[in-house]
Amino acid sequence: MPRSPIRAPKPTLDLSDHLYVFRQPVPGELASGSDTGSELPFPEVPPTITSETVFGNDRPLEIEVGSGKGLFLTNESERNGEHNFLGIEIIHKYAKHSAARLAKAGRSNAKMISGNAQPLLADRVPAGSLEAVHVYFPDPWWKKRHRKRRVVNEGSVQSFLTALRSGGRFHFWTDVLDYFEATIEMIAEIAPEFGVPIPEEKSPSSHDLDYRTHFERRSRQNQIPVYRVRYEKR
Ligand SMILES: C[S@@+](CC[C@H](N)C(=O)[O-])C[C@H]1O[C@@H](n2cnc3c(N)ncnc32)[C@H](O)[C@@H]1O
Repeated sequence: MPRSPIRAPKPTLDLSDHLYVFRQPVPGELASGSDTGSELPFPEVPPTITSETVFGNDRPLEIEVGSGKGLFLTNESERNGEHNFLGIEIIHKYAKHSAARLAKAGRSNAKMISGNAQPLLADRVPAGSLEAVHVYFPDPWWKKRHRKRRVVNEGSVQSFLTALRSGGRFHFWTDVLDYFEATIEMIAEIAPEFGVPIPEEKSPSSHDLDYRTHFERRSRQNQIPVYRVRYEKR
């Protein structure tokens, strides 16, 4: 199913408090739309990513990998004002769209990074520092030879595990059964510290944007089954 087009935010909207860029070359196919062109005013990602360096306080930090249009961050940062939320999105126009959503909603506890989440989580997030990692509806990369591009893979699972505090959560939802089963199997094998997957329930939705993410909304509205789990680091 193709993604619906998104509107670019008004150039007058100030995103400088809500958008960082991570200037690192990304693989060709993922990079479409990631050119930041002449938009140099956005700050660079700090060398170390913590609540202190990004938000200037010490509240628990939750990171979402692949935020798309930013529905999760917008809703969750309102529901849980005591935590900080940082979204990382590799396609620049989506990162900007999500940052615009957060700026318009006046969120001070949620920001975006435009860039590749994998090196950021592996290299810039201190061990044992995160409250949660969220990955919702990652790109499936159906072809076998492309599977190594999946954002939930052996390397990223190790990074999530290292970055999470003890008791910290990793949420993984997808509508691709093969991705779901392969991930559950892989985690059991390489990351026993995550224990067993804990099933998560869908929430009743009371209005059109009352879903965990846009892709959850799309799947539910099209009666496509969704597989939802959470892990808690031991
Ligand atoms: C299928 S979309 C799902 C978006 C959103 N999570 C949702 O559920 O509506 C997957 C998103 O992950 C992003 N993505 C893929 N690889 C990424 C990476 N290495 N770092 C950050 N974002 C990535 C894609 O650009 C895309 O926006």
